[in-house]
Amino acid sequence: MAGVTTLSLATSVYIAESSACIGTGLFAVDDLDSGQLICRVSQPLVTSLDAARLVDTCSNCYVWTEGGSTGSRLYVKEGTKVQACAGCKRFRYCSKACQKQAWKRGHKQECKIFSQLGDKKIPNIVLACIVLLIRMKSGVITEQVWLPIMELNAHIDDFKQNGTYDDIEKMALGAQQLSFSSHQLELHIVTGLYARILTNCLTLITPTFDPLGIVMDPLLGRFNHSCDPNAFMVMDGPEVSIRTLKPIKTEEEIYISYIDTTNPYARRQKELKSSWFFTCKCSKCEKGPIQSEDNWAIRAQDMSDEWKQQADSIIAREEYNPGPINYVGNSKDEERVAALQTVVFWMYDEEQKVSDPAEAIDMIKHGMIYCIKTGLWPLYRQPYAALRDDAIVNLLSLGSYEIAWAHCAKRYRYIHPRLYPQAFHPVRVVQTWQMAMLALYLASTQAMVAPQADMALIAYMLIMEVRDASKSSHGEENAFTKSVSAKFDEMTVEFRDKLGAGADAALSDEMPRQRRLLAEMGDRLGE
Ligand SMILES: C[S@@+](CC[C@H](N)C(=O)[O-])C[C@H]1O[C@@H](n2cnc3c(N)ncnc32)[C@H](O)[C@@H]1O
Repeated sequence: MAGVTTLSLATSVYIAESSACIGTGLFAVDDLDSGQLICRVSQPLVTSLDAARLVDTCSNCYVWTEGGSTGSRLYVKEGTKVQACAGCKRFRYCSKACQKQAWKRGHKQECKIFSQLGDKKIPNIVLACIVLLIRMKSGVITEQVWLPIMELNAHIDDFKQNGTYDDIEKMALGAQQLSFSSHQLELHIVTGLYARILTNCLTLITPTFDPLGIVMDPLLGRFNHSCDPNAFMVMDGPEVSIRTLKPIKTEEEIYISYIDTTNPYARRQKELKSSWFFTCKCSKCEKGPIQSEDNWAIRAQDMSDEWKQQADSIIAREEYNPGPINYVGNSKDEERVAALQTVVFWMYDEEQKVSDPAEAIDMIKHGMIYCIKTGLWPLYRQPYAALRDDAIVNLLSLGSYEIAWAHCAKRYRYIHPRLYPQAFHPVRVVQTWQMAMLALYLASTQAMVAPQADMALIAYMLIMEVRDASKSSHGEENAFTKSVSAKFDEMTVEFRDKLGAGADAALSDEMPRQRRLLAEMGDRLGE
């Protein structure tokens, strides 16, 4: 599919009323196996970068020139830089070719208007709204494209009910004024457009899931949500691919997930209700809070007296309000567990706002200590697992590679199989890749990570695993898959050069032992 998407271009899916969800959904035209491509949108209708990414990301191919941990973004060419458009100075491009493409696609109509806005900070949804309004006004977007956008649910009554409609109208007014479109479109239409972008857009991500901005497209905005999805999205620049997580039958509805489905039931429900205005009745939610995400390591009544007292002192605080999001049960002990959970999720939210890695690590440690000392949290229960993910990122920023490695090994052994059972689950694949890159780095430093551990071979085994899984998670054509394969081939050559003729047999002989050592490293941190 090239150029602007119109719904008629997608031949592997069709739109129909959803029996399980509000409005319409997308359904499979054919039987599909797991790990297969369902459909691909090569150029979504509009993509808008976060303000922080406008300065270091190409506004055409979305290559992010900064960020990401060392070596984990091999798919970005070394030395890639972006340069601002000489006209508007707002959008940047990594090459003349990218600038030309963006110009042809619509920047030609937008550049002058954006140049008048100077360096005014514009939120990404307002920016997307402005771009759509200018393109509509100048005829770049035809009726044929405009109508499917306006068919999407705007949830105006829901916004009125939750008290945010006035804010939405204000943002829409801003977009209307900044795009000089008040003569063409009345405010209520622009407000409807803004509301539609807000509830139907997706996060623009790199192939390794770094968030860059938003994507709005009438086809992509049709996928409904399930906490037990049968599909997922991966991106590669502006290209969005929808792939199967499970086999899908002809005429079956395709579901992606809008949220982190590893969270407990009450949290998922609250998030979906407040951002998308529905009560999820997916196959998982239908069963209630009895799934693996809701497990505690011990029963509430078996918590130690010390922690029961600690929970009572939290409950006694004037500002304490666990809300339905932390509901655990009605007994006194379950209320105590809810209080502790409230605190740990609060710590998690707070550490995420901190930009200094050392400060973040302190807060993460505090949160993890709660999870460990209460004895309540299994390794995979949130936000314990998410705190560990953030610990790894921050430890890497601080250069604490060996501790980061120990956390990676634990996550790999105990958390991945539980939270992401499919070996090709995209989150599992990307995290394993980052772990492989860390192993490679540790191999280069000759660090003694564990007696007899051969970090180069461990890295090679992990890369092999990612190479196989990424064909299903990202697809053979994705830049990530290609760079993983290239890295694997490069290492194969290096091993053969080093070990000579019997290299392949020697590596195969040694791998089971290194696999055992890797598993043991998952136990070295205690909890
Ligand atoms: C991105 S849109 C999906 C397309 C939408 N069904 C439509 O007809 O335009 C998101 C909206 O779809 C509905 N929706 C998505 N998943 C749902 C689900 N699991 N149950 C009920 N409604 C759902 C909600 O109204 C939500 O705000």
